[in-house]
Amino acid sequence: MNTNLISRVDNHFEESIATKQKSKNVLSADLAKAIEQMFQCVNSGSKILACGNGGSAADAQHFAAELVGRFERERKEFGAIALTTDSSILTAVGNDYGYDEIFSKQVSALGKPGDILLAISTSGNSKNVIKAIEVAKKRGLTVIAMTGKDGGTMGRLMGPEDVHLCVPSDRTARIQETHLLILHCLCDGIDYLLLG
Ligand SMILES: O=C(CO)[C@@H](O)[C@H](O)[C@H](O)[C@H](O)COP(=O)(O)O
Ligand SMILES: [Zn+2]
Repeated sequence: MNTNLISRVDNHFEESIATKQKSKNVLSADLAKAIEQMFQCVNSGSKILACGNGGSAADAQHFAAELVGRFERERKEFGAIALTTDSSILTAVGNDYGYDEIFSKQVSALGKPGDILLAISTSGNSKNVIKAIEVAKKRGLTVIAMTGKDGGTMGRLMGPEDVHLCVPSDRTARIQETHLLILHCLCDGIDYLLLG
């Protein structure tokens, strides 16, 4: 048995549990606000656009799948689009305008007042996500931002109508793990407001 490996694994579990405990203490109230905003948005026929890079791109897709399909209970379909999935759009916009515009162009094309942009970045500093937020604000979308560390530039762009869920950790993996928990809280809260 490799005890070094076992102790590394144990450390990951312990750190992850501690990050989630800390997050519960600081994020619950803002999460409830985000749930209410998202429910109001999708239940009135508007939609959520979600974006992020790498692991956060996977999170954006995971969340959209649970809104369009289902989370734990049967319910009507809700509108959500991950802006990370259309390889033709991503390569055309990336090639012609630059990688920083791959999400903002889609927000310009698809975003309408009443929609929500779910912007996911562990550092809060990914330029393409920041540009998406800037365009979303110009077009009258509300922004729900999921970040970590010090919230980065994204944190500084948030207005009073927006919700900033900043995971209290400096480690990308821990932030991502907590982001997934946050996404499931959002799905559960939306289902609860609809179904009780
Ligand atoms: O999943 C991981 C690391 O755990 C990576 O794929 C990570 O998401 C990528 O490096 C991203 O580009 C990081 O961007 P961000 O979270 O700072 O916006
Ligand atoms: Zn990862």
